[in-house]
Amino acid sequence: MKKITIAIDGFSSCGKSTMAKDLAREVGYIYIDSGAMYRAVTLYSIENGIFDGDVIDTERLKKEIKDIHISFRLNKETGRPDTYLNGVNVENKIRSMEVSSKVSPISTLDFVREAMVAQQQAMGNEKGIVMDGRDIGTTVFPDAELKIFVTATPEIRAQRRYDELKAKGQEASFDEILENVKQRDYIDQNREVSPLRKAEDALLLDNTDLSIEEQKKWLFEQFNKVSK
Ligand SMILES: Nc1ncnc2c1ncn2[C@@H]1O[C@H](COP(=O)(O)OP(=O)(O)O)[C@@H](O)[C@H]1O
Ligand SMILES: Nc1ccn([C@@H]2O[C@H](COP(=O)(O)OP(=O)(O)O)[C@@H](O)[C@H]2O)c(=O)n1
Repeated sequence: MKKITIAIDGFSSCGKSTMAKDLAREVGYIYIDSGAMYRAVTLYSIENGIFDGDVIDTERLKKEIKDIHISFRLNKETGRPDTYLNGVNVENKIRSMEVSSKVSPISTLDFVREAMVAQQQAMGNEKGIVMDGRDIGTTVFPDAELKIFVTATPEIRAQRRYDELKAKGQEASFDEILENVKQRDYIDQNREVSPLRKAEDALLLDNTDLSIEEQKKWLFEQFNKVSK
């Protein structure tokens, strides 16, 4: 079976990484969560005083972007990759509401995107990769053999994220999450560089009424059609 590249894009919190991780694990592909990379840059910016409230010191971040090293290592307990920022495991920290509320403005910056896209393309140059994000099918891997664009209603997406945070024992407010999901969708769709949009050749999946199992089955079917 030939190795292919799989790009999964779409709106915030709709289940992209859940299905991408499951597929990658079962077919032995590398899985890369590109959103985790933008979240890691955001965490670095918060921890290093690059934010003054909501204002970003872009000149400083531009100078320091070369010092931000992001990598992924398999967590043997969860069987899934954890995100490392300059050698430190930040998997939990990058999922906080503070990072969620600041990540989309960071992701509008052209020099941040340039640095992340270069790393993502290098990770995928041997194919056999599933990457999820916002611009994977349009910018990172425009030649990907399988492109999926996922969507669901904002309320369902916020509920899924809320349930996830609650299950982890984290404080969460449904209204705050819904607001964040809508705000990020707006910024992601309206930024100048690589805005979130469906690639023309991407398959659309609205998973509002699908279970995790159903969407996984659907994705496997698409994979089997293309990778023969
Ligand atoms: N079809 C689904 N039905 C219910 N919950 C789902 C579904 N797909 C994913 N989830 C859950 O929704 C949350 C967000 O999914 P995730 O894969 O992190 O989304 P994304 O990568 O698009 O942000 C997770 O807690 C996940 O377990
Ligand atoms: N390829 C990507 C991936 C994420 N992002 C940005 O990073 C944010 C967080 O991405 P994510 O995939 O972790 O978001 P969730 O949907 O998982 O909450 C998005 O809202 C985008 O602003 C991006 O600009 N390009």
